[in-house]
Amino acid sequence: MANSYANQECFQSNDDLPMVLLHRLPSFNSPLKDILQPHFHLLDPADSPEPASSFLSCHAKSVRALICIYNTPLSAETLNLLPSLELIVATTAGVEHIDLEECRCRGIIMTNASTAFAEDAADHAVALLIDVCRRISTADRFVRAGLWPVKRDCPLGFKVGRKRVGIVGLGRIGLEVGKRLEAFGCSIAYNSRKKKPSVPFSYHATVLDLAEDSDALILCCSLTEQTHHIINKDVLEALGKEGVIINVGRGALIDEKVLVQFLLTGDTGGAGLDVFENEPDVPRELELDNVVLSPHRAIFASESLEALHQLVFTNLKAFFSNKPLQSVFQIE
Ligand SMILES: O=CC(=O)O
Repeated sequence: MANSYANQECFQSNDDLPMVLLHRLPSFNSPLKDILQPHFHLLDPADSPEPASSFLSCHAKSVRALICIYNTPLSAETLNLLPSLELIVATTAGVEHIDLEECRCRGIIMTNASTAFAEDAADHAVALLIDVCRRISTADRFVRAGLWPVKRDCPLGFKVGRKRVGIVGLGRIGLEVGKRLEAFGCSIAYNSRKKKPSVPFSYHATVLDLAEDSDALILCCSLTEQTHHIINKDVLEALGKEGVIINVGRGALIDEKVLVQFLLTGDTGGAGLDVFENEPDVPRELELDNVVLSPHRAIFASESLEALHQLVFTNLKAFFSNKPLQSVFQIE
């Protein structure tokens, strides 16, 4: 197998199928491989006995398209081994594991999975908000512990309807969150890099302004140098003692140590967290009644994985037939 890719001629594969490189950590198996195999000539360095870098430098010079499986880091160094690369198909919504600057400089196009995951991630964000406000998980623990017959005062929650909700990052996921919470009678505002002309929600140029005007903040943005710890002491102070933070973006959007302090001292009203700074480690101090924790699951539903596979397939087919791609990620 290794020898069959030892020089450029080998890329004229017998099957005449378009060649696609799978970029994955050996531990990341994906059903995509079986799904794509009949349609593309897949190169998978993780299946080769050679180290990935020597596999790539020997075999991957003419690869035009790559699928990045989950959050396998894709560095400039690896990209440099792929001089013909034109397309990266990311199988995640967040793409902070990919060297975007290198992609931008080289004009590499990227597609991501937001289209496939947006509705489920938004459902999860809204579910976390409702759970935190109405104390659903707390009530569940109360009943399971047999406390109902003996102790009638299960902690009271707060209304969700008519809350002022601030969405940080109004991409596909953020928009879906906004649509859902409008139906609850919430007033929706947002912060994103730019004001979106066709959106009915009010825009705030900074997260601090948004926090001052919100009862709950829902984080749906990508993690970048600019958004790292975008939720800090000042923002939490502006959100106030009853303010709620929901995060379905990335853990490092929040300064987690500061959030823990604010929750412990009652300076933040509650939090619903699907992502953490050092996953899968979750600070034990977050195990509070006004905090709901979930293990980076917001995007996952069986239907969304099927939608992801369809999206990857459609994007690759479109690329090799020079047709417009779905879900292009704008690298800025
Ligand atoms: O968090 C998951 C993703 O970015 O796809």
